[in-house]
Amino acid sequence: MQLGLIGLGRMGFNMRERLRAAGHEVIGYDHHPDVTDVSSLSELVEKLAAPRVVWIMVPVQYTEPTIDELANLLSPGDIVIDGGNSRFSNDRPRAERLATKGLGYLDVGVSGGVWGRTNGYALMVGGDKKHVEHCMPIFQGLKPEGEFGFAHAGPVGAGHYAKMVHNGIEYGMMHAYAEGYELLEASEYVENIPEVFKSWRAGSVVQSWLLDLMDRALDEDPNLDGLRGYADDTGEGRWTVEEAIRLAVPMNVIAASLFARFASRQDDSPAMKAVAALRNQFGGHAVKKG
Ligand SMILES: O=C(CO)[C@H](O)[C@H](O)COP(=O)(O)O
Repeated sequence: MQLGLIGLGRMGFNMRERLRAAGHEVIGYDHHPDVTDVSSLSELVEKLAAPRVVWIMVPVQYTEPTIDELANLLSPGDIVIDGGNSRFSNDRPRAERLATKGLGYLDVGVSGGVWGRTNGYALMVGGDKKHVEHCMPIFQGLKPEGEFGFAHAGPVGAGHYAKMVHNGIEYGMMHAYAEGYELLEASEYVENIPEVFKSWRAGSVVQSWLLDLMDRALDEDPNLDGLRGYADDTGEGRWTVEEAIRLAVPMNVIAASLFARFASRQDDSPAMKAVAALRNQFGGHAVKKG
C-alpha cells in the first residue's frame, strides 16, 4: 500500500524503514533535506494516488499547522492520520473540520520508541471502522508480529486517549523501578545493584520491557553517574491526571510519579523551605541556612 509520511524524526524515520521492509511504498516528507523523499507537502500529495493516506508524525506543536496545510492540498476521500502524542480532546474538532472537506481522520497512539523499527509498534487507533479497515495494511506493517499490539480502541479520540493512559502507566512503572533503585542504592545490604536488576529479568513478577531497559542503562553506567536526576515531561502524564480529576478516579501512583518529575527540576524546594520554617517556628527545630 502507498503511504505519505510527514515527519521523519526518531519515530517517523524508523516507521518508514519498517513499512518499506514490509513491502509498502512510503513517500516521506521532512524539512531535513538529508532524510526527505520530496521537497514540499504539495509534491508529497502529487506523488500519492487517490484515495491518499497521509500519516503525520511531527512534534505535537507542529501537528495542527501541518494538518491545516495538508487539508488544503488533499481531495475528498483521502485520510489523514495523526500518530503523534496529541491531546485526545483535539481529535474530534479536528475530525469535524476535516470532514467538511470530505477528508477522513484517524488518531493513532504509537508506542515502541526507537526500538519499534525492529520490534514493531503497539498501535491504539481511534476513528471510523471504514477508515481503519482501509488503513489496515499499514497498521499490519507497523505492529509487532503475533496476536497483540493493535487495538481499534473506539471512535475518533479513543486512540490518543488510550495512548495517554498508556503513558500515565509508563510514568508510574518507571517511577516504581526508580524508587526501588534508590532504596537499593541507599542501603548497606546490596552491593551489586545491576546484578539484582538482571535477576528480575527472568522468572520474576516484575519483568517488563522497562525493566530490561533499566538493566541496559545500568550496564552502560552502573551508578548512573553520567546523569543528573532531572526528568522532563511532554504532557501525557499531566493529561492523565487531569482526566482522573475530571472523572474522580483515584490516581495516587501516576500523580505521584508526575509530581516527582516536577520536583526533579528544582534545585531547592520552596515548599520544603516552608516546612523547615514552620518546624522552626512552632518547635524551634534546627534549620539549614541557604
Ligand atoms: O510516548 C512516548 C513513550 O511511550 C514518548 O517517549 C513520550 O515522550 C514519553 O512521555 P514523556 O516525554 O512525558 O515522558
